[in-house]
Amino acid sequence: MADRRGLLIILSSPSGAGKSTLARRLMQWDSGLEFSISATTRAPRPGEEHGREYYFLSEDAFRQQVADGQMLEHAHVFGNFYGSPAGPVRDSITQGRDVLFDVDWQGEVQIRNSDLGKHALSIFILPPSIRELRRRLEERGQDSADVISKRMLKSWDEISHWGYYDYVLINDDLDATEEKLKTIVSAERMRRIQQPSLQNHIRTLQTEFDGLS
Ligand SMILES: Nc1nc2c(ncn2[C@@H]2O[C@H](COP(=O)(O)OP(=O)(O)O)[C@@H](O)[C@H]2O)c(=O)[nH]1
Ligand SMILES: Nc1ncnc2c1ncn2[C@@H]1O[C@H](COP(=O)(O)OP(=O)(O)O)[C@@H](O)[C@H]1O
Repeated sequence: MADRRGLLIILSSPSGAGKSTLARRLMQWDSGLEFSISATTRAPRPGEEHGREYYFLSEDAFRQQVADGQMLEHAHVFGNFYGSPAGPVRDSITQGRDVLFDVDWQGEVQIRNSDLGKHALSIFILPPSIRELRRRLEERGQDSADVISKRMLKSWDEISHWGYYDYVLINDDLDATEEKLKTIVSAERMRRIQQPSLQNHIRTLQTEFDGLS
């Protein structure tokens, strides 16, 4: 059996604060991390591939998967449906592999309230300012002015749920935020090493200690 069960590492932020960038960096840091590829009804952005960033589904196909109980969580965000397929997450966690999620606050709440909730580690990413948030969305250059306005209007709704998270980071300097994220993940992994393996070690230490006298 794996030394510990996998962690469900959940990143959320208002659109444009940098969670996809940070998620990519975490994946590069630890190739053992599994990224939970969400299903969505939104159209692919230039460069996005079905099965890599998202599974791009029609609304009918999405609803069918929800009805069949295939989603660990799902939500309606910015006029589209998004959801995390449950199967790969359950496989990973059983095998002791950590899974990384990029989901909104509704996804975080549903995962935390699911039967896998005790494995959740959630981190909220804040932008340094609202002005910088808009600058990043514009600089990313992947959404129309209309889509950017919609996301800016919804940013406070997302930010207002920061208190639901285990950790909150302000993504000002990207390298510094990445380091903090890695520190959180490393510490939480150590904290959750399964008790049986620790208890075996403590018993061994006790036997050795008793043998001292
Ligand atoms: N609940 C939930 N939210 C998701 C899921 N996948 C993505 N999201 C969220 O949907 C929002 C929009 O994502 P996206 O269209 O990729 O835009 P971006 O965040 O601006 O890159 C973000 O807040 C994502 O975190 C999912 O599977 N479930
Ligand atoms: N700390 C940062 N400083 C400056 N630009 C950043 C920082 N973090 C991310 N970005 C840039 O901001 C834009 C939005 O980041 P992205 O990761 O796509 O956000 P999200 O996934 O939260 O919508 C991208 O162009 C990204 O390169």
